Amino acid sequence: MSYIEPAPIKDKENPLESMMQRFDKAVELLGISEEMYHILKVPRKQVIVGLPVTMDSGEIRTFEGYRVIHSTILGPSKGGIRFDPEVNLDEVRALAAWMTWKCAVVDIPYGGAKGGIACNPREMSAGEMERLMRAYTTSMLDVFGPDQDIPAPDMGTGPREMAWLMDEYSKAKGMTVPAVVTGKPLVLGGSLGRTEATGRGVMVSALAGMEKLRINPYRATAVVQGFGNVGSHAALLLRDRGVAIHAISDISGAYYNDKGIDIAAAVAYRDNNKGSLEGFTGAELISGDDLFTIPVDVLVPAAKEDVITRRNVESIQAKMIVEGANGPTSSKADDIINEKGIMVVPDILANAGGVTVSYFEWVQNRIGYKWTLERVNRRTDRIMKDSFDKVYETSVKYKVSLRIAAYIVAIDKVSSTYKYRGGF
Ligand SMILES: NC(=O)C1=CN([C@@H]2O[C@H](COP(=O)(O)OP(=O)(O)OC[C@H]3O[C@@H](n4cnc5c(N)ncnc54)[C@H](O)[C@@H]3O)[C@@H](O)[C@H]2O)C=CC1
Ligand SMILES: O=C(O)CCC(=O)C(=O)O
Repeated sequence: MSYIEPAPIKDKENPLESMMQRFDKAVELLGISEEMYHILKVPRKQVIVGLPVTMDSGEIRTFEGYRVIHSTILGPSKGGIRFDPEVNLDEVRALAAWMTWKCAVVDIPYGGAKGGIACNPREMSAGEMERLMRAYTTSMLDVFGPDQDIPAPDMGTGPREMAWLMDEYSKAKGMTVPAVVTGKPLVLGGSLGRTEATGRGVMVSALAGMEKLRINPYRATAVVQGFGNVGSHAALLLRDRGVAIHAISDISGAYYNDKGIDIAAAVAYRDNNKGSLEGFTGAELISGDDLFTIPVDVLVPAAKEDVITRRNVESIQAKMIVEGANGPTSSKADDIINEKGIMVVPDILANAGGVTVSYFEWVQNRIGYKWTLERVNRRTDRIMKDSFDKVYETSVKYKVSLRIAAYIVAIDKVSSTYKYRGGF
């Protein structure tokens, strides 16, 4: 028997602190009461479970899993499940709060949650992943529910894992419950457009930002860090709008081509290479750190949190950062970015396309009707563009960055909902 210790919280800029610093700034500008401050700060529920799983070798390993429900004031809580070796409670708490703010920014009727398991999916077989996901679901039967808490994919998970979750939950409840989870395969009630939705929202946000900076997409250049679900779809969709992608990266390294990378070829290569870009020949291999220093119009961090920090922020030469990942910029880098005049479209706005289409998936499951891709995309684009405009107007009104403006929009919505509901 062995026990997989969750990763210690490293001596790095903690995502929970980064989230709280932006929250505090926005709260100060909005002027909410101290009571409301604490209501919004403290998560509603935090669940930690031990998950013993039989590995293919016959060994039983115990993993630690988390689900944090930050808020349910706007509706059932919503948020993905992350499989990654670095998952820990502080990270999940930050990610859960970001979900609350994100759903409020795009005005969908959900609260925020997030889940995670400290494990390394790159070293696990499909069978081991399945047993782990089923064990996690069983432990969360009282937490999950279509009117309660609705998970979805995040780093290291996708439609396959969501199918196992739906099946395990449905078996336990004695009926098929598609609306308990989103990001499912299409045949199980998944929505058209969900797989590419987060990347699509990144593309819409990038174009809206470029318009403000008067950058012509057909002459624009970009680099994308992370070539999983979010990064690869953002790259494909930006390329479709005329943007030349000069570099991409994943955990294997970064790949640079100043003539523009053939993104479709990179996706095909990755899909035939166990999900990795390792050995991709359509570009020069550079270090992951060098990707941030390339002079381009748009930098899209789409891998994980705290990749733009005080350590590397000075060397960034992009005119705009569009945050596909959650929390890619530490709060300590914010001031330098603002001084450098770089526009940042923040995570809680830029990557909200995913949860928006998750909401559409849940709506379709509940009404028992499937929307066309055209309808899903049209509504997503509208919500993303309207949300960008609202955040932009708020940033002008309060004379703050788009990030602080997005927090102001979100906190204002959640706190006024509390005031109307009352009952403390
Ligand atoms: N999947 C979704 O719908 C949503 C995801 N997000 C966020 O977007 C980010 C990425 O999520 P997904 O694309 O779903 O994950 P994924 O697991 O599909 O892809 C992650 C990618 O990042 C790469 N990566 C990991 N560490 C890296 C490093 N140090 N340097 C360069 N690349 C690295 C991986 O190799 C992989 O290509 C996460 O922060 C997630 O929370 C946000 C909103 C929705
Ligand atoms: O699609 C969802 O419900 C949530 C996606 C997610 O985890 C995120 O936006 O960070």
